[in-house]
Amino acid sequence: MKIVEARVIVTCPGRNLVTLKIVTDEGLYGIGDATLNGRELAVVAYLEEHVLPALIGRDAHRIEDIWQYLYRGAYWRRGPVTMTAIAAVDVALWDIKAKAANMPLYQLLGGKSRERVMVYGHATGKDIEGCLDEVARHVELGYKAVRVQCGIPGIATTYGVAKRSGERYEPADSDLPAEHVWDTAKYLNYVPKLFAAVRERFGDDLHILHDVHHRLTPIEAGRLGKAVEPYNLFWLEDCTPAENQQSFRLIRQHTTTPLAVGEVFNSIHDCRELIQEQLIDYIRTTLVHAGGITHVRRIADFAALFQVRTGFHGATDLSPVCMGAALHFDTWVPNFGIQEHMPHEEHIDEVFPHAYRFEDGHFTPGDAPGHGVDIDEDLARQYPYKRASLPVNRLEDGTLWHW
Ligand SMILES: O=C(O)C(=O)C[C@H](O)[C@H](O)CO
Ligand SMILES: [Mg+2]
Repeated sequence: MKIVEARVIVTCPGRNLVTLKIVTDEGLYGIGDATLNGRELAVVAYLEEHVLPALIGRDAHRIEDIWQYLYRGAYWRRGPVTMTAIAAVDVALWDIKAKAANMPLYQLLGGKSRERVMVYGHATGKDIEGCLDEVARHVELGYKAVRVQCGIPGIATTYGVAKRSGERYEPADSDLPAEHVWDTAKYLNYVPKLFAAVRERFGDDLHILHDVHHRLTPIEAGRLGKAVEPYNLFWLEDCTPAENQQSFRLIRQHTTTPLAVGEVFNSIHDCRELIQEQLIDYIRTTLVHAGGITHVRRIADFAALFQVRTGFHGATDLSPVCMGAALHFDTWVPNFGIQEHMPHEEHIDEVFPHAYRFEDGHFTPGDAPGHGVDIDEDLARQYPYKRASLPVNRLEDGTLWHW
């Protein structure tokens, strides 16, 4: 089955999303997500100039060989742009293979390890009260797990908190990066009160998650993890930047709060020590940014050896194509932990009709052949690309900080 055409579709039905479509001489096609938030056109250029011309004429069934060709053959290995481009090709080819077999993708991966996939939703509020109302709304919708984030008194802006209650927050919310302000001391003094309030109102059964967005030093992360142990978090995410994987040893020495890391990783080498030394509990690296199913399967299998479970990234900047493929992966992967879920806007769902369904705090991927997500190209064309950037973060004295 030969690849006869490969094209990139950029659309902005509320936010920028990049999709790769690969067409074969048998009329089957597959699609893959190629969205790298705030750097979308870098991946488009990489695909159009360096990858797609080399795909034409290749056998669409040779997924592994094509993966190795794109990874080893580039000479310049790894990095988010390269690995997102490879992921788009890989997921589109798995979609084609599963369609050719007339099977839902999870069957090709090895079949179901579970009936449904638990997801966590996002509750955000300007303050603790506002956040609690949003947790209540999520519980009513059926969520069994909720990520909680709230504004911090004395800090004017907090990333990851919606502008109005009941709305989603948008990670890339301005043309050029907005400037946020950060104060670690204020955050550390306040945020444990949020978890105390959630436990007090919702009891012990609700799974609570929290994202620190890389803002603490390792010893501060240890302090936070220890302080929140009474509230039994499902996980504390990205508590410190993870380029230095060894820094997590220090955090582990101080707390038993489970740790999740990896949404910005793009390779097994980014998380090898974290996993091998059991410095984390959940690996968040997902299909679109880490070379697709072929590579993330290696990460998940490696993680399984050390009892590290998956907890894939699933913010709205990962398109429904990634969500659909991830849900098939989650249905199969033996060491599944949880899946992030931020609902896409209605216009996005219209552009990407999909087979996956939400019920009672869980998703099922559906039984359509392939990953079950399609793209309406005519509709996609009605929403042209619009530059949008993620914010930057500064301390009150102006120092540029992590986020
Ligand atoms: O969903 C999360 O956990 C995030 O941290 C969201 C990220 O900031 C967002 O996807 C960046 O593009
Ligand atoms: Mg995160």
